[in-house]
Amino acid sequence: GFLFTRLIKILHIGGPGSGKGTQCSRIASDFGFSHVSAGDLLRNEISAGTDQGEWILEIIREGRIVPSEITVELVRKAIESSTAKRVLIDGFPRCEENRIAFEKITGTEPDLVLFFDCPEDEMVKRLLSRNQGRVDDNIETIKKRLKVFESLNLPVVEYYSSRGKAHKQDSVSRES
Ligand SMILES: Nc1ncnc2c1ncn2[C@@H]1O[C@H](COP(=O)(O)OP(=O)(O)O)[C@@H](O)[C@H]1O
Ligand SMILES: O=c1ccn([C@@H]2O[C@H](COP(=O)(O)OP(=O)(O)O)[C@@H](O)[C@H]2O)c(=O)[nH]1
Repeated sequence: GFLFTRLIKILHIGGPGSGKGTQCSRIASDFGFSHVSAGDLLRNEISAGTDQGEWILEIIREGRIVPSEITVELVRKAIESSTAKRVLIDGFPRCEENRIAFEKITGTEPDLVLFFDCPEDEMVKRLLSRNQGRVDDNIETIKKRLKVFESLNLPVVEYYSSRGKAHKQDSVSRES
């Protein structure tokens, strides 16, 4: 509780390939935020080769959302082990259930939510040319991720909009 109330927390939400990771890295280095990417934390688990990692790999391969118990813990630990007073959380929460679980464990709401708005065809184009060897950057999985984003992640943005916390940004033409 106490640690999280003291921190400035910004969430960065956007569709797959909208450019969250790219912008978050820049914001983090320009403004001294620690950058916590939920997807990177999950991929670290996969690289560690544990049973849990194998299970996470299957979920990511199918474009589904990893259960809150796992991501909330990974995100919480990453925040607790960082020394920065400001944290930028990239690609989380992914659904209302994630959001509720995270707010419950931290006892706080984010200070600000950035929503990266990007047309679907642009996201698909970017994902197909990302070239990071990701198991989920193929057209079948991309279609599933886009559906999951629309049905489960957008409601989180709507929730924060209704609380006056979400700020929409155009994520096209920001490459500079
Ligand atoms: N503004 C932009 N214009 C064109 N390409 C971009 C832009 N931002 C990011 N990209 C590229 O698109 C791909 C997806 O970006 P990334 O930051 O990994 O997205 P996300 O974290 O939202 O999945 C990457 O290959 C990245 O280099
Ligand atoms: O909080 C999270 C973040 C990511 N993921 C999984 O990790 C994948 C990749 O997410 P990431 O944010 O790394 O990339 P993006 O989909 O935005 O390109 C998602 O499709 C999900 O399967 C998840 O389950 N929960």
